[in-house]
Amino acid sequence: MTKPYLELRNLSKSYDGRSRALDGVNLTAGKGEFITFLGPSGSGKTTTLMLIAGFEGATEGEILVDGTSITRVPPHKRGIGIVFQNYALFPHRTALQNILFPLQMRKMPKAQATEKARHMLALVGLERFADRHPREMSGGQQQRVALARALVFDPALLLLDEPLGALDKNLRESLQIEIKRIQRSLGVTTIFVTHDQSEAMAMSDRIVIFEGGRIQQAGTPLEIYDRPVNDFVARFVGDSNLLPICLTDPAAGTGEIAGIGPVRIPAQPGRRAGEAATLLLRPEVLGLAAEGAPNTCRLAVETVVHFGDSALVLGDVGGTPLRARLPGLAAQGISEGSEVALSWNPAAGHLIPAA
Ligand SMILES: Nc1ncnc2c1ncn2[C@@H]1O[C@H](COP(=O)(O)OP(=O)(O)OP(=O)(O)O)[C@@H](O)[C@H]1O
Repeated sequence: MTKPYLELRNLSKSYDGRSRALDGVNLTAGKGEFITFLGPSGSGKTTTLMLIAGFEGATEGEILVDGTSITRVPPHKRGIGIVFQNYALFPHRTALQNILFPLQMRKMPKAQATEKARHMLALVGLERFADRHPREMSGGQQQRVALARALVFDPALLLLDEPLGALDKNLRESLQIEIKRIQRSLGVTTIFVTHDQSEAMAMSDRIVIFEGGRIQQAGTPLEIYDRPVNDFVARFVGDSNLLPICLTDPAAGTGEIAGIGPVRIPAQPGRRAGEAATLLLRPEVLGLAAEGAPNTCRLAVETVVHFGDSALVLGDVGGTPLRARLPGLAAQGISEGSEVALSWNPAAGHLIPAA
């Protein structure tokens, strides 16, 4: 990664002086990066955002932007643009006046401010809505105005806290693309908080997974999906089969799974024979077994759920529950109560060390 632009150093927060809502968070973001905080409710995502914004003080640790500590700088002097889930526009100001507000606070000359605000309005696709009040606009339009207002003063950082949470699915998806386009074109370093993993996968350069006030993993969407560092991340992002495995010859890439038998896995040169671990198999890496394929098992099918383009086949292999996502056509002939042979490519299994 390039030189860090945003740095969180050992950041902790306790609201009550006893328990820690945030516990030793370290993170760096490069200039222009789009980073998403993803995690269950109460895991510390918003707390981290509030500390960066300066609305809450850190109990311990430092926050740096471009090499300078902002930990003790008041929020209005941090130069950070923020968009929350509830639009928080000024109801008695028009769209243009809302966007002008941060520039008026900064005492920018009127003509220059108006030109800048109009430019932002165009960037979010609302030129024709300049004179509308928030109540005369849809939720999606209001969020565009909020985004324009957060960006108009060229902020050092853009913080987005579930900005699409209140919108319906279609609007959400089109705004995801829109926000990403605007963020890229301005090159503004962005932190985005969401509960929605597909949103995180679609938008982020990197995803940071929070749990219990700590960062469990930070990585690109594919790293997080393909190579989760622990069971929590594997379960939280995407659908998963997590199978207990005993390594027989780690360097050669062999192991044994109860109910399935000997299997091949990616070579694990650093591990010992006899070591216990967990093998992650995403449901879509399982397919109908070809004759003589390695890593074959017989699934006693309990349930088949058809989605059209694909189907989820749920069942049991020698007492171990297993779920496979098969292409719709391949799943057509599979009936509940039957047995089906499945296999997976050894390279598609990902080994997670036992906790
Ligand atoms: N103002 C506050 N006073 C006391 N405790 C708080 C406050 N804000 C958050 N907490 C606690 O801190 C922990 C982390 O909360 P936080 O809001 O950061 O989580 P989150 O991951 O953003 O959750 P959500 O997705 O529900 O917004 C929780 O246990 C929460 O109850």
